[in-house]
Amino acid sequence: MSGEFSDFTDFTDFSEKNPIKIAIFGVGLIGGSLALCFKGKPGVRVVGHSVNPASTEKYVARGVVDSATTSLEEAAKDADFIFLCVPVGRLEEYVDELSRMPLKPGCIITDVGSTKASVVRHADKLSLRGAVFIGGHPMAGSERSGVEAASLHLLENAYYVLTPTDKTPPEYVGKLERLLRNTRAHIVKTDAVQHDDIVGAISHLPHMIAVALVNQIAGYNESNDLYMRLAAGGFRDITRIASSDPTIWRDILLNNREVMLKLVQDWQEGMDQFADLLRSEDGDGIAEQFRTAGDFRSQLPERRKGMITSLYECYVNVPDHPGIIGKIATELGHAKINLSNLRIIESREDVPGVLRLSFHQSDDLDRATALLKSLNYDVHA
Ligand SMILES: NC(=O)c1ccc[n+]([C@@H]2O[C@H](COP(=O)([O-])OP(=O)(O)OC[C@H]3O[C@@H](n4cnc5c(N)ncnc54)[C@H](O)[C@@H]3O)[C@@H](O)[C@H]2O)c1
Ligand SMILES: O=C(O)C(=O)C[C@]1(C(=O)O)C=C[C@@H](O)C=C1
Repeated sequence: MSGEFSDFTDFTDFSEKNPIKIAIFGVGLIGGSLALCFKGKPGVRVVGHSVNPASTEKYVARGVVDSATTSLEEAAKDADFIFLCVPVGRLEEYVDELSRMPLKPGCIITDVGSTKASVVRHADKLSLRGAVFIGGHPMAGSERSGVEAASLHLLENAYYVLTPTDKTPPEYVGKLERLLRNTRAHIVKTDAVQHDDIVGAISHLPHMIAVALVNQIAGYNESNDLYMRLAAGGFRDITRIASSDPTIWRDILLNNREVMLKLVQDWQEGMDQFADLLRSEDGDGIAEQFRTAGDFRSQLPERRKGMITSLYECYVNVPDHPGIIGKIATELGHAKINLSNLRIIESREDVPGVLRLSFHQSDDLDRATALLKSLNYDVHA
């Protein structure tokens, strides 16, 4: 994505003397992960919103937000920042509702939706009465969903796209960027339409392909379950995202349907080309396809130099007990699981320590996760 990159060293724009309220609508995987990045910072109050009272209780019980409410007005009242973290299909109605409320002057409304053009266009047409809308999309996630899957580290070192328009006052963009430093993500700014073209290709198309592939194999498996039993690394690697949330992805694909239809056509042409190579027994042509793909893939940026270098990692919340790290390392050693690195991410008196375990092999990560879960450790990817 050709955009403008920013790097920061300073993390805060607020303090006890300059308190702020952050409202998060939809405290699921992404909303919950954002909430965890902000909660507990000096002068910050994080309020969660859900239409469902049981969900609001869960958000507070899990310690993801300071308080939670089912009232849209109460959550939005006096908020300095509002994050809309609901499915893409609901974003516009939330913006509509907010446009009818008395918001704090200078309030920044942003969203995390996986598509940007429609919500940005919609917000642009409304009068937000002193508030400003800035489209956003963190390029990190998981096939898991719900607040249970939220993690303080989800966005760390990921790219976080912002899509301000010509009309967005730059000082508001700067304010949002400064807040987002708390996620440790790297901001990239681009136009909303370009965002949808590119993210359609690198995120939405792979999800469609993974789902179609799994369903194709599931069809064969109906008459012979050896398909499922023999499915190993290759199938698992390319299909993890097929387990993503159906509602979230229904909304994304429908919202970006024009872009997707063109991409599906290109994909089919690519498959037809492969079929031609097979029909003509063109071994060189097939090998060339692999060479070209391998060359491009080897140039993909890792999740930024510095913090994350290993490909397979998990995080373990550990109580601050002496010897606990040695105990975990010993358990992995006994199970012959090769650990490439172990690092304490955070250790303060008021929060449990977080251990980051890195592995060179995905299989080691899977086995370590299963082992530590069976030993009742709180492990997340
Ligand atoms: N999953 C990912 O990898 C990922 C990554 C980046 C951005 N996003 C975007 O983030 C947003 C949230 O996705 P998520 O993965 O956190 O999903 P999630 O299911 O974990 O969370 C969605 C939240 O929205 C609430 N919600 C669901 N349906 C709702 C409705 N009809 N009305 C009001 N609230 C509703 C849920 O209670 C939940 O709190 C989506 O717009 C998605 O496109 C997802
Ligand atoms: O890693 C995953 O599981 C994801 O699906 C994350 C992913 C992606 O496709 O990269 C999915 C949707 C988002 O909008 C952004 C990121």
